[in-house]
Amino acid sequence: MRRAEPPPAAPHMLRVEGLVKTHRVDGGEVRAVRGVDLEVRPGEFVAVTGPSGAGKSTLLHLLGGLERPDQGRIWLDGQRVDQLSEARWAVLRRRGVGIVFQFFNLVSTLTVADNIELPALLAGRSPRQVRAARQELLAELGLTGKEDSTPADLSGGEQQRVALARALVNRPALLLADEPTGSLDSKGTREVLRLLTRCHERGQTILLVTHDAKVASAADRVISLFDGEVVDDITLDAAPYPSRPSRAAADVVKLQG
Ligand SMILES: Nc1ncnc2c1ncn2[C@@H]1O[C@H](COP(=O)(O)OP(=O)(O)OP(=O)(O)O)[C@@H](O)[C@H]1O
Repeated sequence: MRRAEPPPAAPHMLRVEGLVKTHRVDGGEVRAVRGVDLEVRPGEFVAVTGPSGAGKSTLLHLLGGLERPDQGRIWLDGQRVDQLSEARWAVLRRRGVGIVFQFFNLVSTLTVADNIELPALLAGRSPRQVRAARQELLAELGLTGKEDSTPADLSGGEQQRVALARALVNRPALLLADEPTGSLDSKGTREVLRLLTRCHERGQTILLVTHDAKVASAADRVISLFDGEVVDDITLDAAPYPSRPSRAAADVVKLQG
C-alpha cells in the first residue's frame, strides 16, 4: 500500500521557532525575546508594534543576523541561518536581505551617493545600473540633489531616507526596517510609505518595526510584542500575498540561487 505523500511545506520567506535572547547587563540580565514563533510568507508586509522595551529591535537584529539567539531557530527562504558565520551573513545581507537600523549607520565619510551605491557595488553590479537605481530611489524619496552631501549635512529625516535607499538598492527579497519613519515629518512618512507599498507590489517581503499606527495600517499584518512575546497577530487584508505581484517582481533579488 502506498503511503500518502506528506503535504508540501508552506512556503515561508521567514520562519522562526522558539526564539530566545537575553541581554547581559551590569549585574543582571534582560530577557528581551522570550520564545517567539513566527512565519512570514513571501511578499507579506508585516508591521511589528509594541511598547518601548518589548523586544522589537532585538527581534529584528536576530532576524538580520546582527545578534545571535540564545535559543531557537531561524530560516530565511528555507535556509537555516541562526548559526551562520558573520561572513555568510554578510553575503546574505548584500544579496537578499536589506536592513534599516534605528540609528541609520551611514558611513559618515562617504557622500549620500556613495553610501547608497556601496552595497550594490559590493554585490558586483555594474556602476551604470547602480547609478540608475540610486537616482530612482533618491527621486522616490524626495532626495534628488543631495547626492554629494555627506550624512552630517543632512537632517535626521534625510539620513533616515538615505538609509532606506541603501537598504533597497539591491532590491532585496526581504526588507527588515527598524522604525523607518521614526524621524520623518508627514511628507517624508508619505514618501516612505509610497516606496514601501511599491516594494510590496513588486513582491518584496517587508517586516518593519513601527510605533506609527498609520504606517502599521499600510501592512497586511500587524504583530504586537509585549515583554518579548508575541501577544497579537492580526491580518488586516485577507488578500493572498502578494496581492497582485507586478511584472517587476522578476527583478527582486532572490535569497536562494
Ligand atoms: N545591547 C543590549 N544590551 C543590554 N540590554 C539591551 C540591549 N538591547 C536591548 N536591551 C534591553 O532589552 C529590552 C528590549 O529592548 P529592545 O530595544 O529590543 O526593545 P524595543 O521594543 O525595540 O524598544 P524601543 O521601542 O524603545 O526601541 C529592553 O529592556 C532593553 O533595555
